[in-house]
Amino acid sequence: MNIGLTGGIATGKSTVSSMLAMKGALLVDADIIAREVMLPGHPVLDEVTEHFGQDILFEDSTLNRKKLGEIIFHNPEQRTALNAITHPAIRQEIRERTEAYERQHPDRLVVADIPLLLEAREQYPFLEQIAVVYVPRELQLERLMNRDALTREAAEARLSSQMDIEQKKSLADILIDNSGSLVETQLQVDNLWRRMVQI
Ligand SMILES: CC(C)(COP(=O)(O)OP(=O)(O)OC[C@H]1O[C@@H](n2cnc3c(N)ncnc32)[C@H](O)[C@@H]1O)[C@@H](O)C(=O)NCCC(=O)NCCS
Ligand SMILES: Nc1ncnc2c1ncn2[C@@H]1O[C@H](COP(=O)(O)OP(=O)(O)OP(=O)(O)O)[C@@H](O)[C@H]1O
Repeated sequence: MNIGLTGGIATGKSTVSSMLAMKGALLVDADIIAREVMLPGHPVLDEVTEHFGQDILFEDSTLNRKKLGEIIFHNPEQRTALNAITHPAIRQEIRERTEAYERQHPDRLVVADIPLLLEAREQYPFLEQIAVVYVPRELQLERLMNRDALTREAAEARLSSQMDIEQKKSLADILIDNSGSLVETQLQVDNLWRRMVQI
């Protein structure tokens, strides 16, 4: 039993997945996997460096995330190139971890937190239902600017790199509105848990 959990950048996916984990869900986190494939020595990072040049690395061979982010959040072609290199490996790992958890724990809910899930839904046929964590765009921008200390321009660039949050909302099987207080979000998570796990 699984769900794919998505939303836009800073709409509250991590907040909601932590609440689900507290209830007993098993988590697969695409952002963590995305960081693993960018560690020194990983063939994905080698390929990324081949495409973008050694300038995106620090002297100790680790990735300068800020530098690569500045390139890809301002240039759709370079973003597509990065996605083409990184996404197949990330997706494969998400699938393997989700299926392994389901095999090992058939009675538990597995939650795969994937920011760009709806940008490529057809690549995730193994996910049974899609939950979208939603906040309106203006609140999304505000939370992103506050959390990451970004200028409005930098935050806008990140939002524009993803499918619009209203469109994601319209594609949801399960909608979690995170625009209210954390208590209100927790209540929705409690309801979702009851429906999914039928306790
Ligand atoms: C460009 C990178 C180095 C910037 O790193 P940084 O530490 O600034 O951001 P972080 O990794 O924490 O990502 C923050 C959020 O940005 C968004 N984001 C990241 N990559 C992309 C992308 N290619 N397209 C659109 N949005 C993206 C996601 O919502 C993600 O949750 C990094 O995001 C990266 O390696 N991206 C490529 C892999 C990827 O697509 N990851 C996200 C989905 S699994
Ligand atoms: N209901 C809420 N009320 C106020 N602040 C919130 C609420 N939910 C989340 N936040 C804050 O909004 C920010 C974004 O939340 P979170 O980090 O969970 O988003 P995310 O979708 O996981 O982000 P990313 O796409 O970058 O992984 C955080 O600073 C978090 O503390």
